[in-house]
Amino acid sequence: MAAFGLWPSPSWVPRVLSLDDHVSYQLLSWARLSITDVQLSNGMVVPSHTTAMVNMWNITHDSDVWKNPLEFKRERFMEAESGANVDVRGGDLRLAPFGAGRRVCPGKNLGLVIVMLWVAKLLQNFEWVQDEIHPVDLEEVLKLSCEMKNPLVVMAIQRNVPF
Ligand code: HEM
Repeated sequence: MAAFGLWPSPSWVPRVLSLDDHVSYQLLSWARLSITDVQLSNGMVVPSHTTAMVNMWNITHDSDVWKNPLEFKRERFMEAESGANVDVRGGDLRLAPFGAGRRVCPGKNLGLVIVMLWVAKLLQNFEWVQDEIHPVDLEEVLKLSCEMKNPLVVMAIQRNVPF
């Protein structure tokens, strides 16, 4: 299956998960079903009819790929700050929020512009002030997706511009 061949590091090679693997702590992202036996470069064979899931959490927290992966650091994506130039549309498996390959999300461009528009509108129309009692806490918890462990509490003060 093509998706296996694309994974660049042996530590990401899929394996059979057991209950001891604490799967709930790992974000298993998009899935693929092998339609034939697939021989991996490390000698493992993925049998036909295996559902394999990409462990996107592991990839995005791999220190071989990302410098200080546990740090919240927006500059890591800015070329001007010597950050990585990542194609999030599926062309770069270091970060593939929309999946990759022939089943990549067909709504990815719509998703990207809508999220950018929402964020821009929220910043344009409100000043965001953190709550002194509940300061911003970037600790994460993995549920269906990666969520804030402690929900964000902020004051949104309307700016003097039409929404
Ligand atoms: C930020 C927004 C979005 C994210 C993060 C996202 C993420 C994803 C991911 C990870 C997949 C699985 C891809 C794969 O298996 O390789 C997917 C599939 C899909 N997405 Fe999205 N998506 C988003 C927005 C949208 C929008 C706006 C639409 C439609 C208007 C959409 C429609 C679909 C469809 C139909 C599939 C299934 C594609 C297939 O299996 O062939 N998505 N999406």
